[in-house]
Amino acid sequence: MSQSHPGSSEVSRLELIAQGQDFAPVVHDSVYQEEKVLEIKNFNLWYGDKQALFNINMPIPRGQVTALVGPSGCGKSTLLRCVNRMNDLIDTVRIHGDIYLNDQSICDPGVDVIELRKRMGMVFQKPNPFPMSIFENVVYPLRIDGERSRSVLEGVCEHSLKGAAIWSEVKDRLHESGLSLSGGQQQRLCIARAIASEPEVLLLDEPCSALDPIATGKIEDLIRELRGEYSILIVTHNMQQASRISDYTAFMYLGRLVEYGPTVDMFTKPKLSETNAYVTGRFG
Ligand SMILES: Nc1ncnc2c1ncn2[C@@H]1O[C@H](COP(=O)(O)OP(=O)(O)OP(=O)(O)O)[C@@H](O)[C@H]1O
Repeated sequence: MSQSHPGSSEVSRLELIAQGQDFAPVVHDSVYQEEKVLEIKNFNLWYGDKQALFNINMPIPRGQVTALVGPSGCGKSTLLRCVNRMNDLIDTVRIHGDIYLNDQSICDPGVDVIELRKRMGMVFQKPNPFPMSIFENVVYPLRIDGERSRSVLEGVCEHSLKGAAIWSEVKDRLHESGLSLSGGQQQRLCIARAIASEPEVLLLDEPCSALDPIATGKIEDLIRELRGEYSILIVTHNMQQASRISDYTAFMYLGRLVEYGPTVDMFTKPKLSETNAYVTGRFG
């Protein structure tokens, strides 16, 4: 383990986890009162022989922002990637358990993964626009679905760029390369591409980690605006960011869920001292 540890008064449960002992996470009652869009159930994952996720049980509320936080290597990105079956691309991965989208299994071998990924827009740490025009970047998901109507494509392009709060900055240069934009603009372009296929869930894997504070502020404003229309699951290292933009926060440690509750409670009156130590920066 590379992370530093909290003081001895906070260490007990985390030590038990580090020793591989079973641990019952603390999930606040209000999590269960929300309507759920996703449900992660008894979910375990191995990379080869190494177990990276241990019996994760988490409902994810619909139309809200849920932040996954925890020290480096605790499994946040692994869990996020399971939600759109990106881990299928890694040969050594083995899972046990399931994840449900609107009560339907996404792990079932019969699931059409391409269709699933259309329902789960994903945005990565580093903006990854395609080497094509801004317009073509946004309408890419429709193009691969065979959409040819210019008016449909133009309508979706404008709607998605407006939704990603970048329309006014690019509306006169739609045919310039997406790579000509600044890093923050590229990330909003990627969000526009993610919402062009009208997903139900947006998965954001540290979407601001490569951005400066001003670009970060714009993405955070955007996440707040998209809340409600989309259910958002975001991985972040930045505790201030989690407290600013999320409705719910899940604290993970060494592949296990430790505490999960409303963000305001997780940051002001968490039930576990370990959570308090982490969110206040005393370890991690
Ligand atoms: N492709 C892979 N093959 C083998 N092990 C992996 C792979 N990806 C991740 N792991 C391991 O799984 C564990 C969880 O990694 P993961 O990247 O999900 O954590 P994280 O919490 O997102 O970390 P970070 O905050 O540093 O991005 C780590 O021990 C990591 O080394």
